[in-house]
Amino acid sequence: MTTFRTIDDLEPERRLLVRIDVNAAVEDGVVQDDRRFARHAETIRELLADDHAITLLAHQGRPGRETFVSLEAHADLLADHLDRPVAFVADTDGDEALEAIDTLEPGDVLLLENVRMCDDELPEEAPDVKAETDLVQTLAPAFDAYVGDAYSASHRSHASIVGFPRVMDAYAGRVMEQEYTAITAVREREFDGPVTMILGGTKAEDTIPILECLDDTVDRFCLGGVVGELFLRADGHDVGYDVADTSLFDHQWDAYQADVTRILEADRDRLSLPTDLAYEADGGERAETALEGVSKERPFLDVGSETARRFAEFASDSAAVFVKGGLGVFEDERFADGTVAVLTTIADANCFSVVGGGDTARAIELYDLDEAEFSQVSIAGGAYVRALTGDPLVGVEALEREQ
Ligand SMILES: Nc1ncnc2c1ncn2[C@@H]1O[C@H](COP(=O)(O)OP(=O)(O)OP(=O)(O)O)[C@@H](O)[C@H]1O
Ligand SMILES: O=C(O)[C@H](O)COP(=O)(O)O
Repeated sequence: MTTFRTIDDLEPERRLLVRIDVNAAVEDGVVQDDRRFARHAETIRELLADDHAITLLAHQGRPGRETFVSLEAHADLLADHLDRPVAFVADTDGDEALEAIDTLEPGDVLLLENVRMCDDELPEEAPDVKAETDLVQTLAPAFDAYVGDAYSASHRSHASIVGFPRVMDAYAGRVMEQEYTAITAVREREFDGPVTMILGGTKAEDTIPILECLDDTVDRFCLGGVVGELFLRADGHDVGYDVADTSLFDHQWDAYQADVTRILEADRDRLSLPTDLAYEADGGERAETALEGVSKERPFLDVGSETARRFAEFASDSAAVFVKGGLGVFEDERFADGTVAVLTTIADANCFSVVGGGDTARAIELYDLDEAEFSQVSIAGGAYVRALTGDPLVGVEALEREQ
């Protein structure tokens, strides 16, 4: 199905520039989440088996943010995943970087400094413009080929994503290939039987476009999380307490009330809303109430067990299930029941399944579910939503053009 070349098409022992995405939550300089490292390590291991000399290019954070840090610690974490050394150089396209690249032997791995520290990387410009930057013009001649593996950054028209494929022989890495294939299957509805999408989490700005554009693709949407509560409010229920004064609910209600109401009226038959919700009782334990008992005076932190059972039933009767956003605050074990019940059912069912959204995929890890039981656990956030809503991914297009 893919129209790009993959790493299967590479001759062995090449000098490769490989763009990965190990952008992660960072606290006090420490990387908090290694899922992207684990996934890219699979691509790198395959490349090492063919004796390539590998130079990795990646970003972390954005200038001005606390998470905008050097990739030195990322090199160590990657080395742990690969079980072999990963050299690091605090330079991207200067003499130090070029010398380090020059000395690489087959089987060596080098990580360059955070590519967003280079001024050429970030401004979003057309691929042709990016191809002309010093960054691309300086590094490209040092390699035989470029491997694009950063699917989760492929919605960004940055030099390292769209510039290099313009001037180099370009191939898709395994992460790129797998994410692209699974997410395209959602849009093209490659299934024989009902398709269900479980949407939750906190971001209406992600969810509303998905609901609006997947008309012929999805038969049933099950809505939970803050997003589910927005629909319950539109349906006349007294819900919507702002968790920890975050304005999470009120702000989104003001911004999306009209969209939510319109979608509910137009599409009520395809939408399944929660019929019960869970909250923290006075003693701190989980308690549940049917919709008749809800009130804006308290936060609801999960769907109730009746809702979880119904959503799980839809999932188990489906040929394909897609998940985006948790059904509750699953990081707290008391409010993980809805999310875990649905994910467990999907894992046990014999259906095509994609779990997407950076936070949601963490639930699989937190509750020891077996990732292999899902067709795809996406490590993409923004790119997953863009791809689902049909927006072109410039980083994928850049690889396709090289066919
Ligand atoms: N009722 C709720 N109240 C508050 N937070 C909730 C509720 N239900 C779910 N959440 C939170 O939603 C988060 C996941 O939603 P989010 O919208 O971030 O989804 P995602 O798509 O996985 O993430 P990302 O956009 O970062 O890739 C979880 O951290 C969870 O705690
Ligand atoms: O983490 C991500 O979603 C990607 O790495 C893109 O990062 P960005 O949103 O900072 O461009």
